[in-house]
Amino acid sequence: MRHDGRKNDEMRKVSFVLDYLDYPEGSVLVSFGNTKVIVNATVEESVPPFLRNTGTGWVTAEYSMLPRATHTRNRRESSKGKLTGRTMEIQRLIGRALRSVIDLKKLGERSIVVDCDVIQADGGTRTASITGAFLALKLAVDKLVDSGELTENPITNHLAAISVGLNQYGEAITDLDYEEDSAAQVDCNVVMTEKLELIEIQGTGEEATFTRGELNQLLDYAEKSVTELIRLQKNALALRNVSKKQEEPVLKNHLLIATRNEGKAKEFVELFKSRGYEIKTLLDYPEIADIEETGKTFEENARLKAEGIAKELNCLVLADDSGLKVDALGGQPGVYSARFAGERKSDAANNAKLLHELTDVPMGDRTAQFHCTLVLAEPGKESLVVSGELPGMIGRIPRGNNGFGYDPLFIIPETDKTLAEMTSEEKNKISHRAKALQELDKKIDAWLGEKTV
Ligand SMILES: O=c1nc[nH]c2c1ncn2[C@H]1C[C@H](O)[C@@H](COP(=O)(O)OP(=O)(O)OP(=O)(O)O)O1
Ligand SMILES: [Mg+2]
Repeated sequence: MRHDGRKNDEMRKVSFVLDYLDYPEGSVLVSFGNTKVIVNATVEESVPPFLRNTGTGWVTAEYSMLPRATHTRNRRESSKGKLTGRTMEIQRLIGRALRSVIDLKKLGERSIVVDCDVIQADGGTRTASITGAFLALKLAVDKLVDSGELTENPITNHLAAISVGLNQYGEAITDLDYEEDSAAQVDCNVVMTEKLELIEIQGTGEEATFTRGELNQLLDYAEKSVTELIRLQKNALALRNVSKKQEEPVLKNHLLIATRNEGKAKEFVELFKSRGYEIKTLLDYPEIADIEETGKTFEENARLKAEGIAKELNCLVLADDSGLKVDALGGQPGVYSARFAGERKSDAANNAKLLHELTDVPMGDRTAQFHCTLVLAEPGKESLVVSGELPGMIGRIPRGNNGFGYDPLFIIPETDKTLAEMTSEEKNKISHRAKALQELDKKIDAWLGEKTV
C-alpha cells in the first residue's frame, strides 16, 4: 500500500491549466499532485549561429526551481553564479524530448524557447516539466499556424513523460512523489510518444540493481500512464477550443452531441433544426479523446459518453447509443452493432456479416428493431434518459444509398422500402432516434429547470 493510498500503477491527480499567463505564446500550469510547474513557450525570430541561413528552426528549454519550491529554501542558481549539473542535464533532456516531435525544417528559421519553472516540488519535476512543455510548445506552434506564419503544422507527434520506479520493497510504482523517490531502489524517467515510441529512458539503480524483467514491468506502467497523460493533454486542448470557439457557454441553445458518427450527426442536425438548438458534435472537436464503450446496455454506453464528456468539458451534453436488435440472433448485435464485424467499425463489413449470419433464416423470421437510447447530462445532475425503437425486417440484399449503418438492410414493411431508400425527411419522421427525441422533448424543459446540485 502506498502512503497516499494510490494503486501501484496509479498517477497522482494530473491537471493542466492552459493560457496560465498572458504574455507567452504558450503558457501552461501543470500539476502532478503537489508538484507544480509553470511552463512558458516563447517564439523568437532568430536561431543559434550554427543554424543561420539553413532555413531550419530550433527548440530549446530551460529549467529552474524557485527557492521555496522545496521544504527549505534553496539558493537561487543565479546567486550562486552557475547552473548545477542537475539543472543542465534536465534542461537538455527537455529540449531533446521536444525536438523529437517537431519537424525543425517546417518550423522555419525561428526558435521556440520553453521555460520550465518549478514552483513546488514533490517528485517528478522533470517529467511534469516535459509533459507540460509539450502543451506549451503546441500552443505556441498553433498560434503560428493560426496567424498564417506557418502553413503546415510542424508537430509530428504527441509526447508525455512519467516517472516509474521500484520502491523499497522492490515493487513497481508509477509517478513517485518525493517521499517515494527518496526511498526508491530504482528510479526511471520515461519519455514516450502517443504511439508509445520511446524517446528517452533514464533508469538508475540507486545502490541497487534491477532485472530486465523489472525494467519491462516499469515500461508497461510507463506506457499506461503516458497513454492517460496524452488523453488528458488532448482534453485540455479540446476544452480550450470549446471555450474559444463558443462565444456563449454550451447551454440553452447550444448543445454538444457526443458522437463521432457522421450519419448520426447529420440526423441530429436535421432533427434539432426545428427545436431551436445549435448543434455541435465531437466531429467539431477532433482533439477530444474517445470514450470507450465498455457498457453492456445502450443506457450504460450512452451514459459513459454523455456523462464523461459533460464532466470533462463542464457543459450540457447529449449522447446517443444505438444499434440493431435482430430477433433471430437473440437480440444481437445490440450494443455491439458498431463493432459487429470488428474494431474497424465498417458499415460494409457489418452488413456483410449480418447477411451471412441470417443466410438460413426465412423472410418471415427476419424481424428486428433499431434501438436508440439518449442520455442528456450536465455535471452535478442526475441525467435524463429516454429511448425509442423502430421495428422492421432485415432484407436479403442491401438497397438504397441514403442513411448510414444498417439502413440498406432495414426494411419498413408498410412501405417495403429500406431506410436507405427513404429521404432523410422520411426516415426522421419514423426513426428510433426521432422517437427518442420526441420523448426528450416531453421531458427536457422540466429537466433543464431542475437545479444542479
Ligand atoms: O439509424 C440508424 N441506421 C442504421 N444504422 C444505425 C442507426 N442507428 C444506429 N445504427 C447502427 C450503426 C452503428 O453500427 C451502431 C451504432 O453504434 P454506436 O456506438 O451507438 O455509434 P458509433 O460508434 O457509430 O458512434 P458514437 O459512439 O460516436 O456515437 O448502430
Ligand atoms: Mg460508439
